[in-house]
Amino acid sequence: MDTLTRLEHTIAERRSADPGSSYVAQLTSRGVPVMARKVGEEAVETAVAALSGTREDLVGEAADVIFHLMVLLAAKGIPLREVMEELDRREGLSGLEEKASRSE
Ligand SMILES: N=c1c2ncn([C@@H]3O[C@H](COP(=O)(O)OP(=O)(O)OP(=O)(O)O)[C@@H](O)[C@H]3O)c2ncn1[C@@H]1O[C@H](COP(=O)(O)O)[C@@H](O)[C@H]1O
Repeated sequence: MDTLTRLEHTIAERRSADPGSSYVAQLTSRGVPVMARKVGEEAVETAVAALSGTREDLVGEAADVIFHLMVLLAAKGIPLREVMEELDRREGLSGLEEKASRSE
């Protein structure tokens, strides 16, 4: 099982845990608006790290944004698979665009 799939399973399990001992449960109890705000904050921190932080800062912030995005997707009932399928679809589209431009 890959890292993101494992994390998705952990998040699904921890959503119903005690908010006193689980950050995922705490976010779940605070609701989608807080999760959405966290995704926004972590995305901004990722951008700042890319512009003026160290490589280590950027890796840490990128992990934070992915984690908080996955908590938000879980709360909205969207499986990671659906996002991957959208990325796969775009990969297919970009292949078609490349092929079209090569044949011009
Ligand atoms: N990947 C993470 C992860 N990344 C960051 N964090 C927590 O996210 C919080 C973010 O800190 P911030 O400084 O941004 O937020 P804050 O200001 O402390 O709090 P807010 O009021 O803004 O929420 C910290 O408490 C981190 O511990 C995470 N907490 C959990 N996970 C994963 O989720 C799993 C389940 O965690 P629990 O639900 O805690 O069991 C863990 O095993 C990990 O794999």
